[in-house]
Amino acid sequence: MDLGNHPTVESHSDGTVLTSAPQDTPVDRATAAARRVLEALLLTDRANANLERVAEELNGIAEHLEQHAPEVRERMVDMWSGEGVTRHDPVTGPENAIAPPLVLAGMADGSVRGEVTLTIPYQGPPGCVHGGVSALLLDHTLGVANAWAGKDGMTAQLNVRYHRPTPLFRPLTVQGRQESVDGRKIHTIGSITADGEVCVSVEGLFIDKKVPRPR
Ligand SMILES: CCCCC/C=C\C/C=C\C/C=C\C/C=C\CCCC(=O)SCCNC(=O)CCNC(=O)[C@H](O)C(C)(C)COP(=O)(O)OP(=O)(O)OC[C@H]1O[C@@H](n2cnc3c(N)ncnc32)[C@H](O)[C@@H]1OP(=O)(O)O
Repeated sequence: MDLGNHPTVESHSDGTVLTSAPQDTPVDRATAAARRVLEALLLTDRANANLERVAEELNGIAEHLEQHAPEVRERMVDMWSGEGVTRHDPVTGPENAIAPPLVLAGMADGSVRGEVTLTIPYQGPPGCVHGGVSALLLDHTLGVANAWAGKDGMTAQLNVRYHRPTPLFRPLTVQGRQESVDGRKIHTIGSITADGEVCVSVEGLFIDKKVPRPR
């Protein structure tokens, strides 16, 4: 991927936040409200909430947003215009309502790390995080760990081991670290822990390949 001038452990040896935390801007506030709606729709009483009215109002909001949407191609250029930090991705993106969002920091030891608490929209087994959601978070975290290490690529393989159920409603620590580089092959590992216990661990193989940014 073309990440622009993304910070690396070499350029920021004391560590730095790598992803964009939600800010007090209209778009971030609107996205946070959309996240709240996603959760409330899952939690609300099906019999007593006025879901007809909710559907009508939400469709009205979607129409307003669509009326103000430029060509997708133009938006894509805009989305990718920053210097290595995305605001739209489904893991860390403060502008993406399906992102928890996870905030990742690059650490001085070369790893990246973030804390997140997942709730009902991310449920798999009762009370537990969906395994695919864990894989999503870790795939992205490993990608960011590669960028932090200074050599990144596309995921070619992601081997996921689920050690124990990952709890909802509890702070989770998500970590990644580049282990080695062998030509174009990049080996990266990561984990999700809860209360100090590993719930999920991954080993990823990434291949150094540049996908150009939309222009
Ligand atoms: C959501 C994006 C956000 C971006 C954020 C940007 C900035 C934010 C800041 C930091 C974030 C940093 C990173 C972004 C974070 C996350 C990114 C998410 C990651 C993804 O979501 S990414 C999408 C899923 N991913 C794909 O969509 C890949 C589809 N696929 C391909 O595009 C090709 O398949 C490719 C490129 C994998 C290889 O193709 P290729 O033609 O370049 O390579 P080639 O075949 O020449 O192989 C060269 C050598 O690798 C070996 N090799 C190849 N593939 C292998 C495999 N699978 N298993 C074992 N070995 C393999 C060969 O055996 C050979 O080995 P040898 O040299 O020894 O013979």
